Amino acid sequence: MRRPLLAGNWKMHYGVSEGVALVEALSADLTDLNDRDVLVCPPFTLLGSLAPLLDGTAVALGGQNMHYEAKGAFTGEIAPQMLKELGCSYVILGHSERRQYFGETDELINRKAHAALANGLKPIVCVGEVKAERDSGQAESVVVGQLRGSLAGLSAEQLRSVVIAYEPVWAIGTGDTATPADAQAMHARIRAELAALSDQATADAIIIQYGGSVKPDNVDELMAQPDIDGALVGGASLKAADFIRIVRFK
Ligand SMILES: O=C[C@H](O)COP(=O)(O)O
Repeated sequence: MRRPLLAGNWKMHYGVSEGVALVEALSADLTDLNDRDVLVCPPFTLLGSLAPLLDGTAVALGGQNMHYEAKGAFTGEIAPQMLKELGCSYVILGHSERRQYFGETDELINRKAHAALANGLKPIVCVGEVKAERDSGQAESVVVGQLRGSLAGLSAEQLRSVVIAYEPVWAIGTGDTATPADAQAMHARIRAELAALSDQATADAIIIQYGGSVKPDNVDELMAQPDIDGALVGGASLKAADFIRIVRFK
Protein backbone atom coordinates (compact mmCIF):
# COMPACT_ATOMS: atom_id res chain seq x y z
CA MET A 1 0.00 0.00 0.00
CA ARG A 2 3.00 2.31 0.36
CA ARG A 3 4.39 3.46 -2.96
CA PRO A 4 8.20 3.23 -2.92
CA LEU A 5 10.12 6.49 -3.34
CA LEU A 6 13.60 6.34 -4.83
CA ALA A 7 15.36 9.66 -4.46
CA GLY A 8 18.73 10.92 -5.65
CA ASN A 9 20.47 13.52 -3.50
CA TRP A 10 23.14 15.00 -5.74
CA LYS A 11 24.60 17.03 -2.85
CA MET A 12 27.12 19.63 -4.10
CA HIS A 13 27.83 17.98 -7.43
CA TYR A 14 27.36 18.97 -11.07
CA GLY A 15 26.90 22.12 -13.07
CA VAL A 16 24.14 22.70 -15.59
CA SER A 17 25.48 20.67 -18.51
CA GLU A 18 26.21 17.57 -16.41
CA GLY A 19 22.85 17.89 -14.65
CA VAL A 20 20.97 18.23 -17.94
CA ALA A 21 22.72 15.13 -19.33
CA LEU A 22 21.84 13.13 -16.21
CA VAL A 23 18.15 14.03 -16.12
CA GLU A 24 17.83 13.47 -19.86
CA ALA A 25 19.21 9.97 -19.41
CA LEU A 26 16.91 9.29 -16.46
CA SER A 27 13.73 10.64 -18.01
CA ALA A 28 14.40 8.84 -21.32
CA ASP A 29 14.72 5.50 -19.54
CA LEU A 30 12.22 5.76 -16.70
CA THR A 31 9.05 5.97 -18.76
CA ASP A 32 7.27 2.81 -17.64
CA LEU A 33 7.07 3.18 -13.86
CA ASN A 34 3.62 2.74 -12.42
CA ASP A 35 4.36 1.30 -8.99
CA ARG A 36 7.08 3.61 -7.65
CA ASP A 37 8.05 7.27 -7.47
CA VAL A 38 11.37 8.79 -8.51
CA LEU A 39 12.87 12.06 -7.35
CA VAL A 40 16.07 13.98 -7.98
CA CYS A 41 17.38 16.71 -5.66
CA PRO A 42 20.07 18.69 -7.49
CA PRO A 43 21.85 21.81 -6.23
CA PHE A 44 19.65 24.94 -6.22
CA THR A 45 21.57 26.41 -9.17
CA LEU A 46 20.33 23.64 -11.48
CA LEU A 47 16.64 23.68 -10.58
CA GLY A 48 15.64 26.31 -13.12
CA SER A 49 17.35 24.47 -15.98
CA LEU A 50 16.13 21.00 -15.03
CA ALA A 51 12.49 21.77 -14.19
CA PRO A 52 11.33 22.20 -17.81
CA LEU A 53 13.12 19.00 -18.82
CA LEU A 54 11.35 17.00 -16.10
CA ASP A 55 7.91 18.51 -16.62
CA GLY A 56 5.56 15.72 -17.70
CA THR A 57 8.08 12.95 -16.95
CA ALA A 58 8.01 10.36 -14.16
CA VAL A 59 10.90 12.08 -12.38
CA ALA A 60 10.01 14.63 -9.70
CA LEU A 61 12.21 17.49 -8.53
CA GLY A 62 13.21 18.44 -4.99
CA GLY A 63 15.43 20.83 -3.06
CA GLN A 64 18.20 19.78 -0.68
CA ASN A 65 17.37 22.35 2.01
CA MET A 66 15.35 25.54 2.55
CA HIS A 67 14.74 28.32 5.05
CA TYR A 68 11.51 28.39 7.05
CA GLU A 69 10.74 32.06 6.46
CA ALA A 70 8.83 33.22 3.40
CA LYS A 71 11.24 36.07 2.66
CA GLY A 72 13.60 38.49 4.33
CA ALA A 73 17.19 39.40 5.04
CA PHE A 74 18.61 35.87 5.13
CA THR A 75 21.64 36.05 2.86
CA GLY A 76 22.30 32.82 1.02
CA GLU A 77 19.00 31.18 1.94
CA ILE A 78 16.14 29.87 -0.21
CA ALA A 79 12.45 30.26 0.70
CA PRO A 80 9.82 27.52 0.33
CA GLN A 81 7.96 29.30 -2.48
CA MET A 82 11.22 29.73 -4.40
CA LEU A 83 11.46 25.94 -4.55
CA LYS A 84 7.78 25.62 -5.47
CA GLU A 85 8.14 28.17 -8.25
CA LEU A 86 10.94 26.11 -9.77
CA GLY A 87 8.84 22.96 -9.84
CA CYS A 88 9.93 21.25 -6.64
CA SER A 89 7.46 18.98 -4.90
CA TYR A 90 9.83 17.70 -2.18
CA VAL A 91 12.56 19.14 0.01
CA ILE A 92 15.19 17.26 2.02
CA LEU A 93 15.37 18.60 5.59
CA GLY A 94 17.89 17.92 8.33
CA HIS A 95 20.28 15.82 6.30
CA SER A 96 23.12 14.66 8.55
CA GLU A 97 25.52 16.89 6.61
CA ARG A 98 23.30 19.89 7.49
CA ARG A 99 23.26 18.75 11.12
CA GLN A 100 27.01 18.07 11.23
CA TYR A 101 28.51 20.95 9.23
CA PHE A 102 25.86 23.66 9.53
CA GLY A 103 24.66 23.12 13.09
CA GLU A 104 21.06 22.26 12.26
CA THR A 105 19.06 21.19 15.29
CA ASP A 106 15.81 19.26 15.62
CA GLU A 107 14.11 22.53 16.56
CA LEU A 108 15.25 24.23 13.35
CA ILE A 109 14.33 21.20 11.25
CA ASN A 110 10.90 21.24 12.89
CA ARG A 111 10.35 24.86 11.86
CA LYS A 112 11.38 23.96 8.34
CA ALA A 113 9.05 20.94 8.27
CA HIS A 114 6.08 23.11 9.26
CA ALA A 115 7.03 25.69 6.61
CA ALA A 116 7.45 23.07 3.89
CA LEU A 117 4.02 21.59 4.56
CA ALA A 118 2.40 25.03 4.75
CA ASN A 119 3.80 25.70 1.29
CA GLY A 120 2.77 22.42 -0.31
CA LEU A 121 6.21 20.80 -0.26
CA LYS A 122 6.68 17.25 1.03
CA PRO A 123 9.54 17.26 3.53
CA ILE A 124 11.99 14.35 3.57
CA VAL A 125 13.06 14.51 7.21
CA CYS A 126 16.42 12.82 7.79
CA VAL A 127 17.38 11.05 10.99
CA GLY A 128 20.23 8.75 11.93
CA GLU A 129 22.84 8.00 14.55
CA VAL A 130 26.61 8.40 14.37
CA LYS A 131 28.97 5.46 14.84
CA ALA A 132 29.74 6.13 18.50
CA GLU A 133 26.02 6.24 19.29
CA ARG A 134 25.45 2.89 17.58
CA ASP A 135 28.46 1.33 19.26
CA SER A 136 27.22 2.46 22.67
CA GLY A 137 23.72 1.08 22.13
CA GLN A 138 22.08 4.49 21.79
CA ALA A 139 21.04 4.35 18.13
CA GLU A 140 17.32 3.91 18.80
CA SER A 141 17.09 6.57 21.47
CA VAL A 142 18.96 9.06 19.26
CA VAL A 143 16.71 8.41 16.28
CA VAL A 144 13.54 8.54 18.39
CA GLY A 145 14.67 11.85 19.88
CA GLN A 146 15.34 13.27 16.41
CA LEU A 147 11.89 12.15 15.25
CA ARG A 148 10.10 13.68 18.23
CA GLY A 149 11.96 16.96 17.88
CA SER A 150 11.76 17.28 14.10
CA LEU A 151 8.09 16.30 13.84
CA ALA A 152 6.75 18.16 16.89
CA GLY A 153 3.33 19.70 16.45
CA LEU A 154 2.52 18.06 13.11
CA SER A 155 -1.00 16.65 12.79
CA ALA A 156 -1.66 13.12 11.59
CA GLU A 157 -2.86 14.58 8.30
CA GLN A 158 0.39 16.53 7.92
CA LEU A 159 2.47 13.48 8.83
CA ARG A 160 0.95 11.64 5.88
CA SER A 161 2.77 14.10 3.59
CA VAL A 162 6.10 13.63 5.38
CA VAL A 163 8.77 11.19 4.24
CA ILE A 164 11.31 9.93 6.78
CA ALA A 165 14.83 9.05 5.65
CA TYR A 166 16.76 6.86 8.07
CA GLU A 167 20.43 7.39 7.30
CA PRO A 168 22.94 5.95 9.76
CA VAL A 169 25.68 8.56 9.52
CA TRP A 170 28.44 5.95 9.54
CA ALA A 171 26.98 4.44 6.35
CA ILE A 172 26.91 7.67 4.33
CA GLY A 173 29.49 7.78 1.55
CA THR A 174 31.55 5.06 3.22
CA GLY A 175 30.49 1.94 1.34
CA ASP A 176 29.45 0.55 4.75
CA THR A 177 25.74 -0.23 4.65
CA ALA A 178 23.56 -1.24 7.56
CA THR A 179 22.65 -4.90 7.21
CA PRO A 180 19.11 -5.30 5.86
CA ALA A 181 18.14 -6.77 9.24
CA ASP A 182 19.57 -3.83 11.23
CA ALA A 183 17.99 -1.33 8.83
CA GLN A 184 14.63 -3.12 9.06
CA ALA A 185 14.80 -3.12 12.87
CA MET A 186 15.33 0.63 12.94
CA HIS A 187 12.61 1.26 10.35
CA ALA A 188 10.16 -0.77 12.44
CA ARG A 189 11.15 1.28 15.50
CA ILE A 190 10.62 4.49 13.52
CA ARG A 191 7.20 3.34 12.40
CA ALA A 192 6.25 2.49 15.99
CA GLU A 193 7.27 6.01 17.01
CA LEU A 194 5.27 7.52 14.15
CA ALA A 195 2.26 5.56 15.42
CA ALA A 196 2.84 6.97 18.90
CA LEU A 197 2.99 10.48 17.44
CA SER A 198 -0.25 9.94 15.48
CA ASP A 199 -2.02 6.60 15.02
CA GLN A 200 -1.24 3.23 13.44
CA ALA A 201 -3.06 3.90 10.16
CA THR A 202 -1.09 7.12 9.69
CA ALA A 203 2.19 5.42 10.56
CA ASP A 204 1.41 2.63 8.10
CA ALA A 205 0.95 5.20 5.33
CA ILE A 206 4.27 7.04 5.83
CA ILE A 207 7.19 6.32 3.51
CA ILE A 208 10.40 5.51 5.38
CA GLN A 209 13.47 5.57 3.16
CA TYR A 210 16.83 4.04 3.93
CA GLY A 211 19.99 5.95 3.01
CA GLY A 212 23.69 5.22 3.31
CA SER A 213 25.74 3.62 0.53
CA VAL A 214 22.71 2.29 -1.35
CA LYS A 215 24.07 0.77 -4.57
CA PRO A 216 22.81 -1.39 -7.43
CA ASP A 217 24.16 -4.49 -5.69
CA ASN A 218 22.47 -3.99 -2.31
CA VAL A 219 19.21 -2.23 -3.16
CA ASP A 220 17.17 -5.38 -3.80
CA GLU A 221 17.88 -6.86 -0.39
CA LEU A 222 17.19 -3.57 1.39
CA MET A 223 13.94 -2.97 -0.48
CA ALA A 224 12.78 -6.51 0.34
CA GLN A 225 12.45 -5.50 4.02
CA PRO A 226 8.85 -4.85 5.02
CA ASP A 227 9.40 -1.38 6.52
CA ILE A 228 11.90 -0.07 3.97
CA ASP A 229 9.85 1.92 1.49
CA GLY A 230 12.50 3.59 -0.61
CA ALA A 231 16.02 4.91 -0.72
CA LEU A 232 17.75 8.26 -0.41
CA VAL A 233 20.78 7.79 -2.62
CA GLY A 234 23.87 9.98 -2.70
CA GLY A 235 26.91 8.84 -4.69
CA ALA A 236 25.14 6.24 -6.81
CA SER A 237 22.53 8.78 -7.93
CA LEU A 238 25.19 10.68 -9.88
CA LYS A 239 25.53 7.96 -12.51
CA ALA A 240 22.50 7.36 -14.71
CA ALA A 241 23.01 3.61 -15.06
CA ASP A 242 23.46 3.05 -11.33
CA PHE A 243 20.50 5.20 -10.31
CA ILE A 244 18.27 3.60 -12.95
CA ARG A 245 19.18 0.15 -11.60
CA ILE A 246 18.37 1.32 -8.08
CA VAL A 247 15.03 2.72 -9.20
CA ARG A 248 14.34 -0.61 -10.90
CA PHE A 249 14.94 -2.60 -7.70
CA LYS A 250 13.40 -6.06 -7.80
O1 LIG B 1 21.36 11.67 1.00
C1 LIG B 1 22.01 10.65 0.73
C2 LIG B 1 22.83 10.01 1.70
O2 LIG B 1 23.58 10.91 2.45
C3 LIG B 1 23.56 8.79 1.25
O3 LIG B 1 24.72 9.10 0.53
P1 LIG B 1 25.54 7.89 -0.12
O4 LIG B 1 24.57 7.10 -0.95
O5 LIG B 1 26.61 8.55 -0.96
O6 LIG B 1 26.09 7.07 1.00
